[in-house]
Amino acid sequence: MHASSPVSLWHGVALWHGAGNTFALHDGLGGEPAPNPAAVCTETGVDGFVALTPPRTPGAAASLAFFNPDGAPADACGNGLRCAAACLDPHGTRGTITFDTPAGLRTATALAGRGGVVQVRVSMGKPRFRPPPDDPLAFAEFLPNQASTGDSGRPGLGTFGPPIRVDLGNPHAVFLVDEAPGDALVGALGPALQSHPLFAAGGGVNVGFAFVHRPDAITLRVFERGVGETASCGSGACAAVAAAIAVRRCVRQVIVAAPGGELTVDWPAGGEMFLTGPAAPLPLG
Ligand SMILES: N[C@@H](CCC[C@H](N)C(=O)O)C(=O)O
Repeated sequence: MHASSPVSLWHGVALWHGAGNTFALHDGLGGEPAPNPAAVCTETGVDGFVALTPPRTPGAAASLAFFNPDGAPADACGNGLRCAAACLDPHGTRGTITFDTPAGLRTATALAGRGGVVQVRVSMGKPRFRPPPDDPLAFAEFLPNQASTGDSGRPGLGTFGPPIRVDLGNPHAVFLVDEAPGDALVGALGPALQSHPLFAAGGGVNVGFAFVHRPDAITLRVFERGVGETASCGSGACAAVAAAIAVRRCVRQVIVAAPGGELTVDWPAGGEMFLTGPAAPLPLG
């Protein structure tokens, strides 16, 4: 890596995590060819692959490409973006740097934190809200009894409405649920919806389960496209907050607690969303 950080190197890639969301980062800033993303993810067991290449935009630090463990590209990845920034600025001395990403230019600011863990704040673009799936009959098979009772009709799954579809460069479907999301809910709806034909045109969808327990606090679990459930998902955290703000359940700055740790999302009115949280090298072995 061009960074002078204590990164964990595995066959030329550095292994990082952002709030428990794990990545292999390949430094191709000098033109080095990237290894096969799916093979690296399989070997290392990480949640995604981030390729750094020379920037297209003058003044930018790098171009980033994001890949899921199945090898499919993703246009956005909040935690991968944060890890790439921490890798290039491990001591938080560069101020705000800019990245080319498939979803557009993104800024990142690393700040040295306690215990050598860097906190990174990145811009995530403006969320775009999508209409509900245009085939409610097909979709309803995942929400039995919704129309009549408002209840999932399945023991242990709780009560929730149809998902709110939010695009952060990558697609998300967010269920606002009435209790902390449990294994039964995530295990039942996550895989089914993620690969549902209604989302096939977009290459699948990331499925979030968000419990708003205070206007400034959400508990979130995400079943990611191309991965399965991850300990954290940065774009998923932004999607959950955007959805909760849209239905007036949250204020404009929210702490999102995922199994892997906490992220802060803020969305100034009319502007881009921002994602802040820790990024650190993964211990080897
Ligand atoms: N974990 C990432 C999202 C990675 C991409 C996602 N699986 C997709 O296919 O869109 C994040 O932190 O945003």
